[in-house]
Amino acid sequence: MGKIDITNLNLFYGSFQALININFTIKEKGITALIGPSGCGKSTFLRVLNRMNDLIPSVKVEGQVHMDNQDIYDKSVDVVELRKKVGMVFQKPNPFPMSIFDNVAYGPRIHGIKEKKRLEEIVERSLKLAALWNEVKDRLHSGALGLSGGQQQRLCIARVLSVEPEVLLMDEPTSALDPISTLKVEELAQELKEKYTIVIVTHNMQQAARISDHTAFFLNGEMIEFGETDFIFTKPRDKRTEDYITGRFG
Ligand SMILES: Nc1ncnc2c1ncn2[C@@H]1O[C@H](COP(=O)(O)OP(=O)(O)OP(=O)(O)O)[C@@H](O)[C@H]1O
Repeated sequence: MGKIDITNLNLFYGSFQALININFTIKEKGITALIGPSGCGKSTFLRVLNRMNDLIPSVKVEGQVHMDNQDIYDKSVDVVELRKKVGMVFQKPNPFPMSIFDNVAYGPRIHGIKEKKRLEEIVERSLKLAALWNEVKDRLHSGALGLSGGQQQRLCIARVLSVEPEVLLMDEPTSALDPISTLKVEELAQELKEKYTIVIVTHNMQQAARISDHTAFFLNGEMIEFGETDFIFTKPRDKRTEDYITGRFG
């Protein structure tokens, strides 16, 4: 049993099948990278894990996704609680147009925390976890949109961490960032993986090889190969994986 067990997962957008019979297990803690050419279903798969696809009317999901032994598609599941447990960071940093403090306090406030001192503690802890505290501690009440792109992305990570998730989904979190900010976010992911289960979509093969423990290769809606990252990048079993990682397509 892993943190997340995916069994016979199929996903349809109307009559188009975007995910085809996916089976694999994501272990607790560590980083799992999802790689594959554009349009192969990586983001769709990521959104399955916190039921973000529920927001798209034509979507139909079949199969099971168990997290901590509970089927997250069961009718009894509270989706708001699920999304607290499974946080998501997107490609483009998307801070709210409010102060740095209020961005991080937003989630805890929604979940009922009102006491100022408690919120201050949460904001400090989350910004420290996101390796942003030192850069912003003197300007917590300035607008978040005044931060650099890389700082904004780490703020978005702090915002997710503020509600104490267990799983972090990252959809190409560095593709809009410069190389130095990318490195910072990669280093941060390396630290966070000790405490959190991280699933990251990346187009950057070097990034997958650098930071992930496990890699899943997707192609045309199928998960072709899954295994330890070192293995996938040195001795892939499937010819299609080899062709992709050696740059023959994609
Ligand atoms: N809301 C939607 N409605 C209909 N089809 C969709 C929708 N979202 C994605 N698709 C289709 O599902 C397939 C998988 O898309 P998805 O975005 O998951 O791929 P991806 O591997 O993440 O691609 P990229 O690397 O370009 O982000 C594509 O054919 C895409 O056109």
